[in-house]
Amino acid sequence: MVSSCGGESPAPTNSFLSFLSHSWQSGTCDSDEASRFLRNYAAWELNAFLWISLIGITSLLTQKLFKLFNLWIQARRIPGLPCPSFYGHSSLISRESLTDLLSDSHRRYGSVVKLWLGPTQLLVSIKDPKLIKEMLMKAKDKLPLTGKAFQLAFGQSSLFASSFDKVQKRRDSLTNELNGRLLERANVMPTKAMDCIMEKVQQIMRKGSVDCKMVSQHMAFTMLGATLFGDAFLDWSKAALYEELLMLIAKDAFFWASYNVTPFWKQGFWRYQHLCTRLKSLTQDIVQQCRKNYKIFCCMNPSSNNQTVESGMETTSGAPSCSGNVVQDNLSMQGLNNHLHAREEPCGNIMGVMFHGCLTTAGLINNMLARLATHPEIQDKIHSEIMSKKGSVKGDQHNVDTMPLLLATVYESARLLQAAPLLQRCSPEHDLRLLSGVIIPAGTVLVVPVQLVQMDDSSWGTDAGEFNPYRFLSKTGKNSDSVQKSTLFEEGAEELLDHGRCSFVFNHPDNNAAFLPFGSGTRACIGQKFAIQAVATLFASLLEQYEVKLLPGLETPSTTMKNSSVIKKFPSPEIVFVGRNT
Ligand code: HEM
Repeated sequence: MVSSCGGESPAPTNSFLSFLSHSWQSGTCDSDEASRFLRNYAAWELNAFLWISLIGITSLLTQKLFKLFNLWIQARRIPGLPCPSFYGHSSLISRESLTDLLSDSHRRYGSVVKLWLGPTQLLVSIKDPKLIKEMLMKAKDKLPLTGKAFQLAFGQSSLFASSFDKVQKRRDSLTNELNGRLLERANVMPTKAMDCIMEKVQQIMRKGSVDCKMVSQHMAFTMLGATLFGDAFLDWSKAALYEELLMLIAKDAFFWASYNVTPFWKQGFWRYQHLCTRLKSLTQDIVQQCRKNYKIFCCMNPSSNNQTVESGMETTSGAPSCSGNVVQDNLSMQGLNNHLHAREEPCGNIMGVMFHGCLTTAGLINNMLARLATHPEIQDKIHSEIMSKKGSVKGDQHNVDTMPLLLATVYESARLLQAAPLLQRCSPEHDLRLLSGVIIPAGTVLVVPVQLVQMDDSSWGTDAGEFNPYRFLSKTGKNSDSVQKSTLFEEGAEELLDHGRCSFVFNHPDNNAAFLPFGSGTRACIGQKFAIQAVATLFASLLEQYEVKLLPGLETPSTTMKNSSVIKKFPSPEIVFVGRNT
């Protein structure tokens, strides 16, 4: 082919490089031909790009369509309410009614039921304890909403992300720290934190009464703050502000996370972000104080020796480490603090643990205070137990492991918590096959209606809705070596105990698949042991000195909380503390 400038046309490879080299070799380059070539070249590149995009998008859509068909086909085998419309049950579901809707659905269709939230969104609820246990072991990822709420409020966190891969490492190390060194140390709860709480109770006594929820929140905050940051937290002038900010953030965290697109255009969102930023700078402040305190403490402690500090914390170079119980406590706190204060997410984990730990522990303390105030007979028996085991101490605190009725009361209060109505998981990529033959298709939202499971007669007996700590106890006759299997409440245990004819054995609910206040499986709560021990220790000290009563004249809240198998809101009563020696 001859070109207009007398030379041969560019090589048919259409390659830009070969064109350039051809032009350079011939030394003649007509500007028309060059621009035509460039136009052709651009058109060719564009076509190639469009084809590749088209193929990519088509294969992506085909995959999605395939998944959707798989979802629709597999879902047909799962029983559940028929869909009222193409858009599913969404319009029927409000926050309050979801558990009622699931309760009704489980009654009619069995232990695994489906609900269509929309044409492409399937929710499957599981109520059978064995299936729940299996599902919670196999499905390792959580729904993105929780992770998003934590990320929006506190930044990156490797503890509360939805993907298991992201949290696994930090989960394991923190679990070791909490369940190992923290629980083995002399005092489960820092002694000074306990003193602060008792001081607060004295103040309340002088004032008269207090809202149960408020005082529980303060107790949980003091306990957890002192555990994470050490005694520096208790002297910190900004602690009250920190508590207030944490509670303000708690009110809105899930609301802002529920937007599919973060609502940058809303003023309320920026106000919320401002609160989060203030919380972060306060967290940095207390972390600094805590480190400074540690350094000063180590340098000042006369009983220190020259061992190297093991926990990997920042110490002044060559600073002597310390010995003794107090120091052991301090080391644990520093270790914990360092675990949470990782370089890649400087405050996200600390704030996340403070947030989750305070809210949940406060819920447990609140529930236990309210239940004891309405069950003075159980309170009296716990008091007798505490007094009879007074010699059994751990550090300078009560050894709650020797107090089965107290432990049983903490577990029973946890069982009747209203805080976590649903556990949630998802399996985005793979179908989940359960041993019973049920196949849950990929992309389904999996939920466990915790309240329904914990109020189920078949797991807990006919008094499942009642507050009965004795369900976690079984008896050992005084002359009997073996533990008798029958549970105390089945045999009028309270009478047996009153007459001192037998002693208690606490049956740990760990093996009970229907006990779910801390979740279960691969993503279960890692703070369970610590929370139970700390709350039990707190109540051992509290009930030794005080009686918890409802404010005189206040109507006793109904003890029966069962209504269509759902725990109805247990009101937060006004309570008083009455000194035992007055
Ligand atoms: C009474 C107190 C507490 C209750 C009732 C509670 C309850 C829960 C529940 C229900 C979950 C979700 C479990 C699941 O989905 O299977 C959870 C997760 C978690 N809890 Fe707690 N919790 C408490 C205290 C604490 C404390 C004190 C800490 C830490 C010091 C803690 C750390 C965590 C962490 C890190 C997770 C996330 C685990 C994950 O997503 O892999 N919790 N907790």
